Amino acid sequence: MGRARRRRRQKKARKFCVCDYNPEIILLNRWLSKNGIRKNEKVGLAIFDDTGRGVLTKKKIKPGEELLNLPLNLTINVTTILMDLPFCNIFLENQKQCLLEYKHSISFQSMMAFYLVYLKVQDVNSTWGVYMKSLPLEYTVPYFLPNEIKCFIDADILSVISKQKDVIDLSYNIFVTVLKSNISADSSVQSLKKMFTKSDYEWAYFTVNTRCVYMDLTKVIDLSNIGNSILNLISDNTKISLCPYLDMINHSPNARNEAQLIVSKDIENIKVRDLNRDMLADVRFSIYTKNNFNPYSEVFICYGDSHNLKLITEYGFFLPNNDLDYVSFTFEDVKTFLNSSKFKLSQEQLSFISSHGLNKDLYIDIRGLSYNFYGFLMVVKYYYNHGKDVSKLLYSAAICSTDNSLNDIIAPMVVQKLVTIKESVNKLNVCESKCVILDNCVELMCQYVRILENFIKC
Ligand SMILES: C[S@@+](CC[C@H](N)C(=O)[O-])C[C@H]1O[C@@H](n2cnc3c(N)ncnc32)[C@H](O)[C@@H]1O
Repeated sequence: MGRARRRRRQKKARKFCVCDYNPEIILLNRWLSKNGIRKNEKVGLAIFDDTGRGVLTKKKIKPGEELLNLPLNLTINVTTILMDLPFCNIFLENQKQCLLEYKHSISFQSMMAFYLVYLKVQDVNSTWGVYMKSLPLEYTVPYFLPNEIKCFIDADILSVISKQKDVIDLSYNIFVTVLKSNISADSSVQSLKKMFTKSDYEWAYFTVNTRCVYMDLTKVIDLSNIGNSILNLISDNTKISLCPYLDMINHSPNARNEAQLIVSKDIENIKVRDLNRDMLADVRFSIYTKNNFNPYSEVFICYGDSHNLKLITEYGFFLPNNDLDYVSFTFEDVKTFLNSSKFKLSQEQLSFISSHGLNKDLYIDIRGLSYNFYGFLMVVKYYYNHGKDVSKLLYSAAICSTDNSLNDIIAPMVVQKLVTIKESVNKLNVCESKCVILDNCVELMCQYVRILENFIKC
């Protein structure tokens, strides 16, 4: 191929539009530089046809290269919240004894979301104003689907939405109550009191959900000695952080990367009450890649091995040909089906199933039955077969599972599920309110159809 043709072909393959010259991104880059970011000079921001906004490299990146290095003070993490005294005073200057009343009642993700809303209502010229402006305005997670569409969405997706809703509602109500009884005179707290809405909180919750990275600061701050701090409110760990620019990098399951905290030796176990920005000025967070990235290609990191149900419901996107996808069946549903078939389960069989944990993780993926589902069906078929020892069979099933006759036991239930999903997909396909969220849900349901059809064929 001639050089000109090759260049033309490369040009055609470039499905992105550089956005480093957008006024908002210019401001962001300026702000990041001023605050000490060290960014691989080959990278910039771009909008990609398939993945949306992301990071582009203009030159080859090799394994071992650092992508980004941020001062800790340029990330939003547990220390940022603890050092923001007006924010902490929302809970501490209060008619209620918040630390007692809501002890261990709030997840750190919810607290981060509340903090984001507090930052959002502040002036654009405030410390985090430029960063706040760089965040997406909305998220494509099914949580935001209108109710009239939800009735045709797969039960597994609905179950995740329902759990998200419970967490969001519960924490939102606590924050509303706390704000009502707050007595702080601080102007940013006053603004938050006036402007705290459910929709802003939902936006913030999913900002944290879709953009946070894992950051373990337990060696830097002494979290065992939390005194009267708002850490008393937290029900889980505080190991997540929002990292400007790093949170612009999209996910690929094939990406390999590592992050590390770079701490000088004399910074260790700082007491919560002693925390200050100067002390943390030398702590940095660095991320490097273990991949090769070609010139003018998108740079990815891996958010963790994830099936599409998680990617769609937590991050709002779908990956085609994802081998990690599976269709799950509840123990109750399988039991009800078997009881209506010739394979009724005895009390003895049920006890055996439960005591061996075979009532959990019942699913079918592109390879067939999950180990537990296979073992469960062995109990169904061979428990009363005197020639076979079910415990031994289970042990051998862990090594090799080739008994295809087990599939036949549940085939009618699988066919029924397949029909139900297909009917829902047909209804969703004629829906007028088309959007990315709906497309992702339909993609996942079609993936479920492929998995179940493959199972029935085998
Ligand atoms: C950490 S942010 C990455 C930057 C983001 N694209 C932005 O514009 O700010 C994570 C979000 O990016 C999007 N995303 C990440 N990886 C993706 C992929 N492989 N395909 C499509 N969207 C992706 C999803 O919306 C996800 O919630």
